[in-house]
Amino acid sequence: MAHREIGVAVLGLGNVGGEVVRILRSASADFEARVGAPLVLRGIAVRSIGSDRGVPEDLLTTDAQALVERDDVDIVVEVIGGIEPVRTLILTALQSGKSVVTANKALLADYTGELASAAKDADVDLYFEAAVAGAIPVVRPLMQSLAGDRVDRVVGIVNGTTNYILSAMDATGADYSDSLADASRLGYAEADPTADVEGYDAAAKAAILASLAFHTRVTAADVYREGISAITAADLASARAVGCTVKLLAMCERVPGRPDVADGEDWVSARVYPALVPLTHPLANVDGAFNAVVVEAEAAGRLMFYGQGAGGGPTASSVLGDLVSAARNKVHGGKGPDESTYAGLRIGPMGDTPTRYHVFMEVTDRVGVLSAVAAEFSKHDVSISVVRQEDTEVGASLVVVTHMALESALRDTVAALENLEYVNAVTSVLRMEGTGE
Ligand SMILES: NC(=O)C1=CN([C@@H]2O[C@H](COP(=O)(O)OP(=O)(O)OC[C@H]3O[C@@H](n4cnc5c(N)ncnc54)[C@H](O)[C@@H]3O)[C@@H](O)[C@H]2O)C=CC1
Ligand SMILES: N[C@@H](CC=O)C(=O)O
Ligand code: NA
Repeated sequence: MAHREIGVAVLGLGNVGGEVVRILRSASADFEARVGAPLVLRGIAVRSIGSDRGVPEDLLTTDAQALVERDDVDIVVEVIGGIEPVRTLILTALQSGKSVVTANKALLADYTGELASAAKDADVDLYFEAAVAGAIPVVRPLMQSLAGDRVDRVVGIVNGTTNYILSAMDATGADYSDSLADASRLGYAEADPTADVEGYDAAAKAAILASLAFHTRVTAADVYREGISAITAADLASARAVGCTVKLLAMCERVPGRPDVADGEDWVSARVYPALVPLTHPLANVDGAFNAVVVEAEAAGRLMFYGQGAGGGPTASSVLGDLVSAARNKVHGGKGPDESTYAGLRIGPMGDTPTRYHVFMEVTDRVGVLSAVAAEFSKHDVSISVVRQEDTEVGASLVVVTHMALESALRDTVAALENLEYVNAVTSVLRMEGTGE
């Protein structure tokens, strides 16, 4: 028996919305066959109607609120971005019984609780596969495929823009600003690319990943964050010299509780920063706007998800996958999983997180400088793994790579190094990941 039409509203007709609408309109027969009912585009909310957007003008409206409230809209696809008016539009949709598909990680990182509970109350779907790592299916695997396992770690390259910039700087010596401009032109960057280069976008994604992985509400404010705007060609060269490259990593870990500390329970560490990654590590070879997410789970072991993390087409693929799921539920009954936060693990501070440091210093080339530097590391209980010294025109550059130590101990060590007589400057401090030591 033919089912009624499923009405779809799309909010936003930019990089992602443009591709969503193009594919939806060009493959309508396939969508109908996959869903079991026709998906009918009721309208597209845009900021202004004017330039030729390649869609019939009667589909366009500047009144997103009215579109969302239409009785013949069953599913709202939000690809505008940002917090307001989008949060209100999504809440309106959910509260009036419409399912929502969104790519908006900035919104989800702070408001998943509110949105998910509105979806639950109205017995409708809130899907957001596109919000993390573009085309790569990672939200659904964490929420559903791994729901029977215990996830211990999620580490990934989850921002296409910064990965594009770092790859270009490393491979060809490309300029930082030129590479950022290219990433914007190619549709990878956020409307304000500060979100990309300062790590806010990756932190929002880390919050979403950590929430799903550990059944715990994690928001953007819980994620320690550093961006890539201070990374220089010298950092990349120095990384190469120790067999590494630099990647902006999002790391979400279940850290085992220590019986002698606090409540002794496992806790969550969620963090984003540029880190040295050994060239032999699979994440080192993820280049351009590609993303990859490595998940470690108790029974499954290590899984790696890889693909295009940004761009209109790849992101539209995830949005449309969610749209089909939401539409199937409307047609056949059923509902996607609700938010799961039952574990409620504590989110720990960065200072308690074990990491490794790569410290780059300009020193005066004198007898005793090396032993003075080594003594500071040892005083703070930080063990050294590699030391590399090179003469420069004005003295020497010294690179020290540590073994694993508490972040707080590493910070104290660097502060002490800065006060040493023969250390002229600590020019960069990067963490090192992916070695397991
Ligand atoms: N571009 C990408 O690679 C990815 C983007 N996303 C997310 O998808 C969303 C959209 O991203 P893009 O398409 O790249 O952004 P975009 O900036 O290209 O498109 C957003 C569109 O929304 C329009 N808009 C703004 N306010 C509006 C309003 N009140 N009513 C109607 N339209 C309005 C803008 O004019 C613009 O055309 C964002 O949440 C972004 O974070 C997620 C994954 C990847
Ligand atoms: N700006 C984001 C877009 C996808 O989420 C990125 O560069 O990854
Ligand atoms: Na995804």
